[in-house]
Amino acid sequence: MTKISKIEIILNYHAGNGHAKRTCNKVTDFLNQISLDYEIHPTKKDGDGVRIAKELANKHEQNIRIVVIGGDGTLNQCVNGVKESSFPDTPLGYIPGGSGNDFNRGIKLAIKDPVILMQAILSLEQPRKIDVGKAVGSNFSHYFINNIGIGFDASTVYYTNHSSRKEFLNKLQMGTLAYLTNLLKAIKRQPAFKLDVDYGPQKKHFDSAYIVVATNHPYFGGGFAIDPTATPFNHHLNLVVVRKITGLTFAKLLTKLVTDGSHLQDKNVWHIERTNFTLHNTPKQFGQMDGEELDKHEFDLHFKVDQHPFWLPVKE
Ligand SMILES: Nc1ncnc2c1ncn2[C@@H]1O[C@H](COP(=O)(O)OP(=O)(O)OP(=O)(O)O)[C@@H](O)[C@H]1O
Repeated sequence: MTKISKIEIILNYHAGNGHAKRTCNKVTDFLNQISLDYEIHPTKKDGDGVRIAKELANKHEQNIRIVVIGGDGTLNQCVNGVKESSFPDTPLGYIPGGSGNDFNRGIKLAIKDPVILMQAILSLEQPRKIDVGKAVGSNFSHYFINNIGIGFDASTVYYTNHSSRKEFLNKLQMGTLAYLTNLLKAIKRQPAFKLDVDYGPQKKHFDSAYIVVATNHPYFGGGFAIDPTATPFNHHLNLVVVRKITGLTFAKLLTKLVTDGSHLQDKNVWHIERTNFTLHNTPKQFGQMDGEELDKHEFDLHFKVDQHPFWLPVKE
């Protein structure tokens, strides 16, 4: 059995409006009880997750485990930091503490209690490889754990992050509601746009794309299953494109999405599952990556599936 001498905790105190901090306190109380050495590396500003994870991976210390406590955005940064390091296959442990936590939903992480999860992380002999996506364009090269969206869902992320109600609703543990209320704003403001998809020998053009999500697993926006058929264990990414629809047609589609996932069969929805594909939209649209804003761009991105080892007790 591997002797673990220290836990390096990368913590985003701000994630989940204090949820990550409370989660970390429970974990460190437990580590104190079992007299296991640990160090907390707090993220102090945006981008710190990348820097800290890269530094820790570059130390290449044996017998330590790096454990991220935060939300999807923090885990995204840490995966990117490790991938940028000299040891890109350094495994990461993860204890969710965000508001949306779509990654742990997507990998079907059954353990909710942070202390039991920490115990499981300590008892694993081998890390588990889980799919992650990679998107590359000019001046853009990032791994993502959940999804990259262009258009409607990205505008929803933008309006949610800039909404004064987000913090209030997060405090009430109602992050999903914060997202939902901003859907209405996005419905009013998001225009249709042109999209070209290149997938192997085939190409597809959309004159009026509205929702475009390249996804590693079913969920976005704190639990909405945009593609219930996606799984982070099949070495594929899924792509969902919804054409611009309005009024009752949109409401019906949304109802199908939140109830039984039958929206995928709707004539306004197109989806594929591939190891790689390319997306180009025009004109500029909002983008989101793992719930973080990417601002407005004419994206020209090549997507491919990759994998990363995680200290997580998950099965396919
Ligand atoms: N000390 C800090 N102060 C302010 N922002 C920070 C700090 N540390 C990290 N951040 C930023 O906080 C943002 C949100 O983090 P994260 O996504 O982990 O939490 P969340 O939004 O609550 O959870 P989720 O994505 O699961 O809904 C990230 O963009 C990250 O860069």
